[in-house]
Amino acid sequence: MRYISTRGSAPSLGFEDVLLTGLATDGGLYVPESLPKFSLEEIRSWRGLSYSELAFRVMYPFVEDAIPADDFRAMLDDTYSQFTHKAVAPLVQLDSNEWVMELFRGPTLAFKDFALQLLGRLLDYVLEKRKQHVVIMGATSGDTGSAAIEGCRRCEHVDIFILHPHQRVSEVQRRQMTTVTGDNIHNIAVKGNFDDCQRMVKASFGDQSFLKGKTQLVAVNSINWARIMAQIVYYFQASLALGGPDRSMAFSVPTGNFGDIFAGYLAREMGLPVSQLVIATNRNDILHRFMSGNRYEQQKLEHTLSPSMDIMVSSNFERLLFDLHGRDGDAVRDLLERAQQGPVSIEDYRWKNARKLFDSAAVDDAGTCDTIREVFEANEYLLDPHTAIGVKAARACRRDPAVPMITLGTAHPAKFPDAVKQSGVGVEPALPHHLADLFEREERYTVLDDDLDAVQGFIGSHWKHA
Ligand SMILES: Cc1ncc(COP(=O)(O)O)c(C=O)c1O
Ligand SMILES: N[C@@H](CCOP(=O)(O)O)C(=O)O
Repeated sequence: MRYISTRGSAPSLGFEDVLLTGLATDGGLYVPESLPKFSLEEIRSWRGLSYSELAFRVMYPFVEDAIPADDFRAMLDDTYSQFTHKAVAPLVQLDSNEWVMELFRGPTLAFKDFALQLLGRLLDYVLEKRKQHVVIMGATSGDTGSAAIEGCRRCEHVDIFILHPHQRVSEVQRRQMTTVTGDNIHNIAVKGNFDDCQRMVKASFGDQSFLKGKTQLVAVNSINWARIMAQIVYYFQASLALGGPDRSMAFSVPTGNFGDIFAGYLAREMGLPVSQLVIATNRNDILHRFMSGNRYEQQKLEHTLSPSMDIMVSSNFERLLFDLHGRDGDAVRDLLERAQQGPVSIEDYRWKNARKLFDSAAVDDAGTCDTIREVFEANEYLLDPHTAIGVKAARACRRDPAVPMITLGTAHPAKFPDAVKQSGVGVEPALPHHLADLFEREERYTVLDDDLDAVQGFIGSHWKHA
C-alpha cells in the first residue's frame, strides 16, 4: 500500500514512513493511494469477532507491507486489552433505534485512546527496528494530548511535546496531561487558542531546521494517517452489533478536526453500508456552514462548553475535499490557498455529492446543556458535552427512523464537570479509580507566548539529545 498527498506533489510513501511523518512535504495530508474494499459477505463473516480481531481484519491491508501479521495481531491484542469494557466500544440504547457508542473506556477517557494506544505501540515497534529517535509534536484542545502522552510515554525512542491552549481546556484534561511525569514529556501551555497551537505544529513540520538535523518530528494529531486508520474500526464494530452489513447505519459524530467522521466516511468507502453521516459541531461551526450552504469561511474561534471541539481550521476536511475533487491535488491546493484570503465555495455538483451522505447541525452551549439534561431525565444516562452535541444533531438531522442512528460518545462526562454542573442534572460524574487522586498529583508545564520561535526554541533545547 502506498500513500499519496492531498496536494499531489509530494513523493508517495509506504506505511512506515507515513507513520513517522506529519504533513507531506507539499503541505498536504497523506491518504492511501487506493482503499481496500470488503464485500458484504466478508463483512458479515466478521460477526462475533473480538474487537482486536476485527481491528486486524479492517486495518491489516494498510500495514501489511511493513508489519508481519502476528506482530500486528499482538499489538492490537495488547492495545485493546487496556480498555475497561469487554466490548471495548459498547453501545448504549437511548431510544428506539437510537444509540450512543461509548468510545471513552480507554485509559484517558476519550475516543483518542483507540488510535493513540495503537500509535504508541506502532512507533515503539518501528523505531526499535530502525534504532531511531524522534520528537513527537502535537497540538491539543484537551483530549489528544493526554491520550498521546499515555500512548507513547513508555517508548524510549521519543520525546513528547504537547501544545495546549492556556486556560482553554478543562481542569481534568489539563491535569491528565501535566501530572504525567517523565523526562521525555513536555507540556506547553500556549497563550492562544487551539488553532494557534495547530498552526505552530504544522509550521514546524514544514521547516524542522530548529532540530538542527539531529532528529525528526512525528505527528500524533489526526494529520497522521495511522490515527485515522484506527478510528475506522469502530464503525464496523457498531454496525455488526446492530445487524450490519445487512442493514444501513447512520452515525452522528461530534466534530472538530474532522478526523473521526472522516474515518466513518472511509468505512463506507471500504464497503460498510452507511446511509448518513451527521457532522455535529458547537458554535465553531465552519463545517456546518459549509455543509448547509456551500460556503467555507473562517470566523473568530469561540470558547464553548465543549472545548475539545473549539477548532476552526479543521485539518482532515482537506482529505474529504481531495476525494470531492476527484483526487486532484492541484485543485485542493488552489482551493485551500484561496480559503486563507476569504470565503470559498466548491462547484455545486461536488457539494451536492457530499450532501448525499453528510448532514450537519451546530449546537450552542444552551442546546448542549438542554440535551445533557433531557437525556439524563429520560434515560438516567449522563452525556459529556461533546456527545450531547452529537445526540442533539442526530435528532435534528435524522433522515429515516428505521435506520439505526449511532452517536459517537467521544468522551467521559467526568472530564467536563463544569458543563455537567451547568446542565443542572444535579449529579457529579466521578473519575474512575485510576484517576481518583488526579487533583492531588503535582503538575508540570511551561507557559509560552503564541510565538513560533519561542515554542521551537523550547523544543530545540529540551529534547533528550539536544
Ligand atoms: C471529546 C471530543 N469529541 C469530539 C472531537 C472531535 O473529533 P475530530 O477532531 O476527530 O473531529 C474531539 C477532538 O477532536 C474530542 O476530543
Ligand atoms: N479535539 C482534539 C483536537 C486535536 O484533534 P486531532 O484528532 O487532530 O488530534 C483534542 O482533544 O486535542
